[in-house]
Amino acid sequence: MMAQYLAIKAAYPEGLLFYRMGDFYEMFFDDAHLAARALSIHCTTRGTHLGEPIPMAGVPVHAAEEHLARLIAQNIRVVIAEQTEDPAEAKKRGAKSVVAREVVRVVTPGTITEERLLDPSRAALLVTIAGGKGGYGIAAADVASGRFQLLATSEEGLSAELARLDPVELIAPDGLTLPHLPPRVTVTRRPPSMFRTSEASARLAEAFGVADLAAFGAFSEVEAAAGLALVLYLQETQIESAPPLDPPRKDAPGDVMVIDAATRASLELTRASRADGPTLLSAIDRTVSGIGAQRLAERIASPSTRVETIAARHDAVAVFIADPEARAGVRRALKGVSDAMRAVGRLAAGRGQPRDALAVCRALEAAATAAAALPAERPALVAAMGERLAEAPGELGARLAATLDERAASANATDGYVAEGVDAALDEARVLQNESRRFVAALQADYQQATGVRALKIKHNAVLGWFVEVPAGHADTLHGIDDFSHRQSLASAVRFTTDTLRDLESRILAASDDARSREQAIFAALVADIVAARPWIAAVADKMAELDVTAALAEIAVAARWTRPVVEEGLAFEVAAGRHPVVEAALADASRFVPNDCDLTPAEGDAKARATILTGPNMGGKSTYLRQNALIAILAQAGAYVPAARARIGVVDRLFSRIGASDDLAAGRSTFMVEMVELAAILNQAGPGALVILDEIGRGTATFDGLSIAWAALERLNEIGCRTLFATHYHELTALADRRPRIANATMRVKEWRGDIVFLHQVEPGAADRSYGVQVARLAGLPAAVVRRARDVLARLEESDRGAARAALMADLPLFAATVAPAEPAPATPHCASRLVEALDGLDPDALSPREALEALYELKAARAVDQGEG
Ligand SMILES: Nc1ncnc2c1ncn2[C@@H]1O[C@H](COP(=O)(O)OP(=O)(O)OP(=O)(O)O)[C@@H](O)[C@H]1O
Repeated sequence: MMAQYLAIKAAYPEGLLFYRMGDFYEMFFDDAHLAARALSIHCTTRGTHLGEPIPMAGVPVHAAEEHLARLIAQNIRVVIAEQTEDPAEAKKRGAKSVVAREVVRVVTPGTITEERLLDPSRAALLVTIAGGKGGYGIAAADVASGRFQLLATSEEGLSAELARLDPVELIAPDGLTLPHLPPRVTVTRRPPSMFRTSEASARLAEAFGVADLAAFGAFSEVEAAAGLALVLYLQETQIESAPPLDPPRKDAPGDVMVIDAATRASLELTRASRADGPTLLSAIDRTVSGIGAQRLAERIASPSTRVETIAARHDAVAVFIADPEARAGVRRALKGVSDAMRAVGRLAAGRGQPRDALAVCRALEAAATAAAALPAERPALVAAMGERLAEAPGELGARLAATLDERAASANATDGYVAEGVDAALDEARVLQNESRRFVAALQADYQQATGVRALKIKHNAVLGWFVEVPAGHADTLHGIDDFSHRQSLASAVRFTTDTLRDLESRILAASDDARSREQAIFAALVADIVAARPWIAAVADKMAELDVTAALAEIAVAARWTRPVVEEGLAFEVAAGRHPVVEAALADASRFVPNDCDLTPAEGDAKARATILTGPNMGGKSTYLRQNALIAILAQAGAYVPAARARIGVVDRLFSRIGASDDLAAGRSTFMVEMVELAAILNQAGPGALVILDEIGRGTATFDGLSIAWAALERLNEIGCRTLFATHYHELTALADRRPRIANATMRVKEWRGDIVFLHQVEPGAADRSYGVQVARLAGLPAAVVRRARDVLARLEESDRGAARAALMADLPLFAATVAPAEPAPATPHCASRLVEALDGLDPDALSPREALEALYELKAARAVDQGEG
């Protein structure tokens, strides 16, 4: 057996091997230790290997799912080896022969299909990447439900796409450098040969049974390669029983707002920075089903950039706001509806249970109920939902409802799940089962009478089957009767059997075997029908998800007093009395939130949008204001209403937001370095259609360095002409507003009252002259002596401040555009710098520590300065 175990382990070295032994999955050697730690189970030993005891741990098969869930949560993949023959068969080959076993499945985070292991309100995407520097292909599949999409992206877009998809498992070629990913993503490496582009398209077409992949859309080579790699990985891990995938769908990149990873993180769109913190999604989610919640998460993660799509979604929300009865009816119908496509996936993969078929049935019924509850007024999207949903429950739904009994709802139902009246032979077998049971009762009474033993009972257990039991004291009476033959003596009772009982037993067994196999045949036929109807069920489920989201957005719009935004082409950005949806929801009394306006729309006759520099005290509400405007843009383009009295927004094609800075020491980058890398990305990528939100850029270094960087960055953004909000504590920056027509100053109002400050959270035109940092520090509970001392120091500094002189100097700076042409020409090859570059070329970048790299960079800068005669 150990030889077999080791052979399987050698074939599947990655992951924990669940080796089936009877009613247990057992783990040996290192796996046993790993399992014991990961599952808090006991590790013992069993037998010896090369003279050493073999460590062993085990989990019962019936509790396997629960253990799988815990292992998957710890990013541990599990290889499942099952017994593939009856142990009796193996015995026939000889007393010592080993039962045949085979790996039937490898369970990984991106390939699970079990209801209990999946979060109902999140897609669990498996993502593969192919290609390289020239461009990447990405394939993404929600394996449980079979949704499958392909897309292409550039090298710089890779990180943003991965952040948008937010996969649970990523398959990448060995050696490919990946962007920074959150630790919750499991990264699996495979040899580059699995991602080859040659013939990928033809092989992928073959996997989907078409002659040409073009049947599903126009895909590039790298997209096909990523798609094929995903299919191959599924084959590798799911062996024979891979759940079906939809044909690949092209995800058009131009249709969604580009939001990079850092922006998503700083705005906490769908993931909070604190484990239990609120997100935009959690604050606004009023969906009533898992599929609706998944769809809303997608909408928030990928806001549209198509004006017509957005308007159609707003139209749909509008009718549900206007018709509260329809809204309530639809929500009642969809409440708690199961994820039909995941159920279909399990059924198709041969892992389904009667409850999955029942889930499909209930979902189809819910679709029909929802269709009936739709409002009378139907704009295009609602009409499309209505048409599709009205096809449900359809012939399939009716058949499922007529065939399945309520008992199918229980987990692991093995019998009794087919309703009465469906199949005559099944009903007959059940009658026989029932009659036989009644017959047992009658026989017991007969035997009691014939023997005179009132305590005589007819009982059943798994070992003996049916038997007659009498208290030990009465055993002799029965020994005397011919018909009763002895089976077993216990301390207090003696057990017998009779010919009549044996005969009865075989009839009961035959009847229940018969009933069970009839039920299985009926279930198999249902499964085949469901799988055949998969595309139709997918279309119905899609509309249900859409409907749930639409009604939910109407619900939150009413509850939180949101209004319909106007989303149009162009660069407008006009928000009247905007609010922050998450901060407002967190306030005990939502009316305490102070609404604020924002206007970045280009001035009359100007082609470029405007920027606002926001100054004001700490805790004044600057970050809240910046974020709320970004969130309003996201909500509007996701098709939602917005927390504002009015909003008019020209489509935002890219959103950048940097709020504060965090370090990434693990990747060898200090706080300031991270901030600068991110600022570089913004300045290089932002175009006129972008919305840029910058909060305290440059604060992580010496004041003058930070101020200079902030100044230059703001000038650059103003040249690009993108809509910009810039919060800062560098009051000198406000001088820019006087010199640039497209820059305005705004400040957060505060009142000073007996040496304390009162935050009014109100944005008003103008610039703040101070930050009230010391007052805020006092409010935070800094020791009084330290506060007093800080006041002294501040007073001294302010006395000697040459702030006014500095501002005058800065006002004298030549304009940015005049000093630096937008496309900066490369400096003439500097002699000294080029020598240094040559020297750097000889270094192995992989062996370089981040510190050494930074030092080398500074050397390079210095050398260039020498070349340019500056040093
Ligand atoms: N418009 C508002 N109405 C009511 N409360 C607000 C509003 N804006 C902000 N607040 C409250 O003030 C707190 C501080 O706001 P915020 O973090 O935006 O200040 P800040 O000016 O960015 O501070 P710092 O400069 O210290 O980073 C928030 O947590 C929130 O509770």
